[in-house]
Amino acid sequence: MNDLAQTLDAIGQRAKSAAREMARATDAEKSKALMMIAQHIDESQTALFQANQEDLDAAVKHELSPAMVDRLRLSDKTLMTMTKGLRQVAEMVDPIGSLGNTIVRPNGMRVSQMRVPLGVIGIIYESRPNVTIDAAALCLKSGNACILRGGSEAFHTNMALAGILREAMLQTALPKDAVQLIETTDRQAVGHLVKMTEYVDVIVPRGGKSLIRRLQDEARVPLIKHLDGNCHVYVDEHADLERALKIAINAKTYRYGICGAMETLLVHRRVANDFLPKIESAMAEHGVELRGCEITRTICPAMTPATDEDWAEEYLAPILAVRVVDSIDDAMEHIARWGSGHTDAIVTQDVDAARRFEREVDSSSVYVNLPTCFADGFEYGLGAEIGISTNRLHARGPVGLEGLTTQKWVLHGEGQTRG
Ligand SMILES: NC(=O)C1=CN([C@@H]2O[C@H](COP(=O)(O)OP(=O)(O)OC[C@H]3O[C@@H](n4cnc5c(N)ncnc54)[C@H](OP(=O)(O)O)[C@@H]3O)[C@@H](O)[C@H]2O)C=CC1
Ligand SMILES: N[C@@H](CCC(=O)OP(=O)(O)O)C(=O)O
Repeated sequence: MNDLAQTLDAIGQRAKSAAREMARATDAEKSKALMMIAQHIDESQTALFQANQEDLDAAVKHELSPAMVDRLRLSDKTLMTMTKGLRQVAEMVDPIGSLGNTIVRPNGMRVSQMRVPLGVIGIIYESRPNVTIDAAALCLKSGNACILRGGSEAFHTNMALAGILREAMLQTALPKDAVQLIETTDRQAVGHLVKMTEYVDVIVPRGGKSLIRRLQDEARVPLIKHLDGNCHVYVDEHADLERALKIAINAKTYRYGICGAMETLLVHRRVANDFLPKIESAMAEHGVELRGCEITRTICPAMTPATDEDWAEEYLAPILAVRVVDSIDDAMEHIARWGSGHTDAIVTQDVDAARRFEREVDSSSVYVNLPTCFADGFEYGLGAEIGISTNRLHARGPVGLEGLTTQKWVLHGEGQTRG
């Protein structure tokens, strides 16, 4: 076994033993720890900004795109959101140990289900430092231990955050190894982590195509995939077009780099003449490049022609594909063919069209008259999020505390025997 594998194994062993302690930690202990972490972040702002600056300088050198720099950057606002998230999660109801779905069987036996932690969760995520804190907060509150592997562009910021987490954890009743960061950018560590079935119960991969390919080949630990968001907004023939314009602009321009950003706009043919010139000039004001289908280009000839590659692309950039469709069926067909099952929206005033879209579009979140950029656990009231699960099993859509738990059966009796 090489040095890296040994280091990973040691992290796994420590996490496994921390997970057992975490499962019996009280709500008060867990909440206090989150408050302590928030306090340490508040007190370490200067050091955090310095570490982040190192990452930002490297990002400039490596010509990272503006959207990627945007998600890497720590600002007063992102730090405030992190600590607010920690305090909110601390105040949330602890799901662990609650008994539910109780029934009493004819023999008097009481059958219930108890919420329990998943155990050790490995999280592989992009270069977005707030994930380090959001993931730690949710894992701790839900009684889990976690092993974090952040994106390499955020290495210095994550190391600084890991130091803060360590310091804060030492002042709590929780095991310090309940949160551990993999302190290397070597991608071999990811390969090893996803095979550590002895120590890791589940892997949450947040990322794009390169990560997916590797996991498909190598992962042995079960995955809750948090993958790419090729999100659509469909402007129906019965849409309120002013509202549609507002929704489309927000879905595309709120933040170009997030997985909930709209990548393709679908427009019903009956409203295309009216709507497309409006969207063209609004997007031009935001500097968004539009790539249109043939019909779109008969109405807006200045647009770049779109190809199949555009329907498949998650730009994460100020580029938008636009396609005119003949019906809601065509829109849903397009989404089924090219979408990634993340988040898709319809804009319509027609209740029947809305119902059909809700029922028939098979994505982790389906919106009616809302922009796709709402794909976020905080916005859904979960306090924070591990990410947006694109998995069908266990947890789907924004994952908060409950998504990090499972249930076991608990039975109570008075000595009944099976006859
Ligand atoms: N559904 C969701 O909740 C989320 C989805 N995403 C998706 O992530 C993508 C954008 O993020 P991006 O930074 O490009 O994602 P990447 O997939 O490039 O990176 C994400 C993480 O995976 C690691 N990784 C990537 N490829 C490999 C590999 N071959 N072997 C080992 N580790 C690997 C990266 O490490 P390294 O730093 O070394 O590259 C990083 O830690 C988009 O598709 C976006 O939609 C992002 C966030 C949340
Ligand atoms: N759900 C979060 C962002 C999750 C996400 O997409 O992350 P990223 O791909 O790093 O921008 C939000 O909307 O702020």
